[in-house]
Amino acid sequence: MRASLLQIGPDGDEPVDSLRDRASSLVQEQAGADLVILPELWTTGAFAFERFAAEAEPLRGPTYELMAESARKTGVWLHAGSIPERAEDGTLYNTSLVFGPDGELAASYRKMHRFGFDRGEAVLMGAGTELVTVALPGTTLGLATCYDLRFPELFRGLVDAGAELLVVPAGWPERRRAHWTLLAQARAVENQAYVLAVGSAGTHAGVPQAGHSIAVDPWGAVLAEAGHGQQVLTVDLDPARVAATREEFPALKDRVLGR
Ligand SMILES: NC(=O)CCC(=O)C(=O)O
Repeated sequence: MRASLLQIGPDGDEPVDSLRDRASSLVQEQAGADLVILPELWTTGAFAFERFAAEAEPLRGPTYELMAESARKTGVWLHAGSIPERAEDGTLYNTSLVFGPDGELAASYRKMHRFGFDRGEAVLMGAGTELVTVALPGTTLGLATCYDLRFPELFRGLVDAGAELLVVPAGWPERRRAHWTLLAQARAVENQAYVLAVGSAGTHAGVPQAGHSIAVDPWGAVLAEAGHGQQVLTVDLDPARVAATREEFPALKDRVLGR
């Protein structure tokens, strides 16, 4: 299974339409991949709080439409990163969209853990409440977003729901890059699952982004890691390695709590 991690981000004051076109072109360059993944809040930047309300869109808004078409034209599973979603009651959510190769929406996930403590996303957006997995041919994705990476119980819940490939679009800052890499590996090791964590490029609202998208195998080995700028990270995965790792080293069966 081939995955392409598209590490992009807003470039200065780049208009959203231009960003969407850039993302769509990059997706369409990935023909031949099975799964393509974009970062968190790539139409605004994860730290551009003042843009969330201005750029918020309904679930089936312009980003949805273009990404659905991009998935269909390219014939790939597309995790289109997340958008600032405005729900019907006016609440904003940080919502990930996953499309099948037919362009149909396969799943959406509203980020559960909002970042910022008493400011930013934590006060501007609502919290998701649902664990979301997506069945692909040969594997099951578990969805999480950025700050969620710090909450192992979410990932264990996804694994209990059948996830074997944990996908984490993010807008993680450079300042805490060491945590990003460490946590991506930790989530892979403890869950004996693949982790594909896709960071953003650039500087958003004055916050330099870590980039460093990373693919980790179920043993915790780093298969590929990006640098800082816009980059496509392509990686080949063997979904059968998840079951093989869990069989060879059956630590998940030794759980005492939570089963
Ligand atoms: N967008 C985010 O969720 C940022 C998370 C972050 O900066 C951190 O966990 O550190």
